[in-house]
Parts: sequence; structure tokens; C-alpha cells
Amino acid sequence: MENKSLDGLFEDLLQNESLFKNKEVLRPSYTPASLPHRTEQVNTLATILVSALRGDTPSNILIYGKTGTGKTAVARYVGIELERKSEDINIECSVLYLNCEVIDTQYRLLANLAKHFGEDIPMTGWPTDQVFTKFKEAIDARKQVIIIILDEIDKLVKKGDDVLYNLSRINTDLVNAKVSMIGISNDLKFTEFLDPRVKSSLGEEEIIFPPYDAEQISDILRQRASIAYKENVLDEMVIPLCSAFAAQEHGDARRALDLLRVAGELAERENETHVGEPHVRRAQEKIEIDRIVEVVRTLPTQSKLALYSVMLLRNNGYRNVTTGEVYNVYRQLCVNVDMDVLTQRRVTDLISELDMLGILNAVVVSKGRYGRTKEIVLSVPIESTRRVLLEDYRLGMLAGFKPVITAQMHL
Ligand SMILES: Nc1ncnc2c1ncn2[C@@H]1O[C@H](COP(=O)(O)OP(=O)(O)OP(=O)(O)O)[C@@H](O)[C@H]1O
Repeated sequence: MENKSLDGLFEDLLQNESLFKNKEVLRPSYTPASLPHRTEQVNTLATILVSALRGDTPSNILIYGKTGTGKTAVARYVGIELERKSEDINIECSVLYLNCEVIDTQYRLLANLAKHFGEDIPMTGWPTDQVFTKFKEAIDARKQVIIIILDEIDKLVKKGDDVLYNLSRINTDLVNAKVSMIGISNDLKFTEFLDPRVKSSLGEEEIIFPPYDAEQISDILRQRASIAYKENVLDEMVIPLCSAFAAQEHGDARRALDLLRVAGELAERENETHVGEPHVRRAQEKIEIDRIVEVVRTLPTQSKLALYSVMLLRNNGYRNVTTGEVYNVYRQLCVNVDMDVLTQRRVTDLISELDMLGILNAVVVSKGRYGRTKEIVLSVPIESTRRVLLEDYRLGMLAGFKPVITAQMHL
């Protein structure tokens, strides 16, 4: 009986016609068959990598560009084409893709590479040198060219650059195999932290990916929408609006594709037969809230306390919150949750960090002879942020807390 009602539940939901033909193509994991407005970058990359098809070692490459500018898509696309061509002409060439945010230690990176070539390496426990040696032996058993794509390479560098140093010198120890690397990063400055030798070796060639403009994003979306959505379900304004929103966000194609997908999901949930402008606007809000909420959730507790202090002041009717006032409330919160009280200087730094993350906006104002201070305005939706902050077990007990706000604080 119970089963039957569950069947019924899904039966009803399945009755609603989907607006999508193939939603998966809107997800970041999908590599499209062609990449509009990236011909130049595709060609540059191919021109460097073609050496592999001649059995030579291609130069190492660094690819830079802001998030969603097609770096991963281009690298993967060229990688697939290269492997395909190498099979045609019987040259052994493999392109390996590793995301350093996921595979985030030197050991795991090497273990993954070695495993790819059939070595059985435990996920922890061996000295890193030994894993490296195994990897070298495994690849050098055959004549082959290996191209390693290290996406989000800056995440790996934060843990030291030994592995990059070793990989960049690996060819001197190899007889048969040849290795080259493609590093991808959206942090233009990460090479500053590298050993100069690694820096010059990795950056033999550099390719910059500029942001897309609204027009270019529209082309990308149109191509993808025609495979993702059923015919005639998108209102005329949907693609231009998604593109305009994403172009404001430094030309981020990922954001544009997310908007296009979420707008459709919202329309579907409302049993609509079309996706319209309001769905895109709501999708924009939803994505923004989800993003901020995620950022807030992962903040260190001290930053959460500083942010919660700003919120409490706003809730008490303060329009122009200053750092001095935030610090007063912050101290009270720390005492209540039994945390160390940081100095005012440190709390001001935390506020600047929150500003950089887009959670609040702090503007420096002059208070005449009282010196300078920052006036702080929240840029996040208050209710959902409050909920996320109170999810932190240490802040949870502050749910009903009322700060003492002194008269001086009005100065
Ligand atoms: N020129 C393009 N044509 C078609 N789709 C594209 C193009 N550029 C980017 N995309 C799509 O946009 C999304 C984001 O692109 P991609 O992951 O390559 O960005 P990225 O620059 O690597 O970003 P991040 O630095 O955040 O990893 C992917 O779904 C990708 O397929």
C-alpha cells in the first residue's frame, strides 16, 4: 500500500513534461563539440602541442584567465583532439587531466599519475620520492609522450612546489618517455610563490584567456540551449538576459550556463511551458544567495563573529555601522561563546576580508578630529545569512543574544 502511494508520487511528477531535452549539457563537466570565440586560444595550444605528434616534448604551458573563461574546456578539447590524432598516426600520446582542488596533495597527485600507468600505489604511507620513482619507471617503460593538465594548479602550489619542481625536471631522467605540463589558474599572481626555476620552466609558454563580452556569451548559450532545451520553450529575452547578467560578472560563461539551467528548473517546478524573463531574474537571485551562503558557511569562526556583530547592529536599527561599533559587539559575542578576543586591528582586517568576498561593503569615511573609520553595509540577504551563521555550533547559542549598545557608539 505504502509502495503504491510512492509510485503515485513519482508518477505524478513524471507526468509533468520536462522543458529540457538534455540538461546534462548545461553542466560544467560537459565538453562541447566546438568552442565559439576561443579559436585563437585553441590554435595557440594546438600549435604548441603538435610537437607531441612528432614524438618531441612540447613546451610547458601556463593558462591564465578569470573563472568561466573556457580554460578547462579548451584544454580538454585540444587534449581529446590530440589523443585522437595520435591514434590515427600511431604515436603513443596521452593527455591526463587532474584537478588540484580535488587531488590536493603532492602525494595524491603522484599516486594518481602512477596509478594511471598501472602502478599499484597505496593512497598514503609511502615516501613521496618512492611514488615519484614508480611513476618514472612506469612511464619510461615505453616510448610515449605524456601531457599532464593540472587544473587549479595554484591550489597545489599552496602546499609546496616540490612536485612541480620534480615534474619539470623529469625529462632529464627519462630515456623513452617525454612529459610536459599544462597548468591552469585563475590566480595571475600564484607564480610569485614558486621557486624561480619552477616558474620559468612551467611558464615556457603562457596563454591568457580574456573574459567574454555579453555578445560572445549569447553565442555560447545559443549553441548549448539548442541541445539542452526542447524547441520553442525559451522566451526571446532569456538568452540576452542570462548573457547580460554573466557579462556583469566579468564575462563568466559558467555563470551564464548556470543561469540558463536554473531558470529552466524554476520554470519546470512551476509547471510552466516556457522559460521567461522572471525565471532568469529569480535564477540570478538564487545562484547569488547559494554562492554567498556557501562562502559564509565556510568562514572561520572569528570572521563569522565579526559578521554576526554587523548583523546585530543592523538589526538594532544602525544604518551606518562603524568598525568601532562592530568591535564592541564582537567583544561581547566572544565572551559569550568563550572565544579569544582578537585585537581591533585584526577584526578590522577580518572585515576587509569579508568585503573582498562580497559579503559586506566597507567604505572609509573621515570623522574629522575623531580620525577615520569604516562604514559597513551588508551585501547579503540577512535572513539566510543569519541562519547559516547560527548553524555553526559555537554561534548557535547566540540566537537570542542582545548586545549592549552604549551611547558612545553613536558618535
Ligand atoms: N567558448 C565556449 N564555448 C562553449 N562553451 C564554453 C566556452 N567557454 C566556456 N564554456 C563553458 O563554460 C563553462 C565554464 O568553462 P570552463 O570550466 O572551461 O572555465 P574555466 O575558465 O576553466 O573556469 P575556472 O577557472 O572556474 O575553472 C563550461 O561549461 C564550458 O563548457
